[in-house]
Amino acid sequence: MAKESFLVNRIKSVGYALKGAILLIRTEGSIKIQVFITLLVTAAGFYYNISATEWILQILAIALVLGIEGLNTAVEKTSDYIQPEFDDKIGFIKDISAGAVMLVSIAATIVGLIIYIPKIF
Ligand SMILES: Nc1ncnc2c1ncn2[C@@H]1O[C@H](COP(=O)(O)OP(=O)(O)OP(=O)(O)O)[C@@H](O)[C@H]1O
Repeated sequence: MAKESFLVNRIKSVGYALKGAILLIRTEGSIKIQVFITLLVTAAGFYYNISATEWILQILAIALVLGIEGLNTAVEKTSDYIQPEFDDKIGFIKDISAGAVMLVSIAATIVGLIIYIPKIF
C-alpha cells in the first residue's frame, strides 16, 4: 500500500480531533455546562462591546477551561479502562486531574469578573 502524503495524514488528524471535540461535547455533562457558559460570555462580549484585549483574554480563558476539561475526561476514561475497580491510586490520579480543571476554572472566573464587573455596576 502506498504511503499517504504528509498533507493527507494531517487532514486525517484534524478530522480525528474534530470528531473528538464533538464526542466530548455530546457525551460529557460538565463540558456541556462549560459550552453553555462559553455561549453566554460570548453574547455578553458583544452586548458590552468589550475591547480586543478583553476578547483575547476571554477566548484564552475559555480555551484553557475547555482544553483542560478535555484532557481531564481523557484521564478519567483511561483510568476507567486500565482499572475499572476501586483503586486509591486511580482516585488520586482522577482527583489531581479534576483539581487542574478547578484551578483554570477559578482563573477564568476571575478574568470574567475583572472584565464584566466594571461594565455591569
Ligand atoms: N476507580 C476509582 N477508584 C478510586 N476512586 C475513584 C475511582 N473512580 C472515581 N473515583 C473518585 O471519584 C471521583 C470522581 O470520579 P469520576 O470518574 O466519576 O469523575 P466525575 O468528576 O464524576 O466525572 P464526570 O462527571 O465527567 O464523569 C474521582 O475524582 C475519585 O476521587
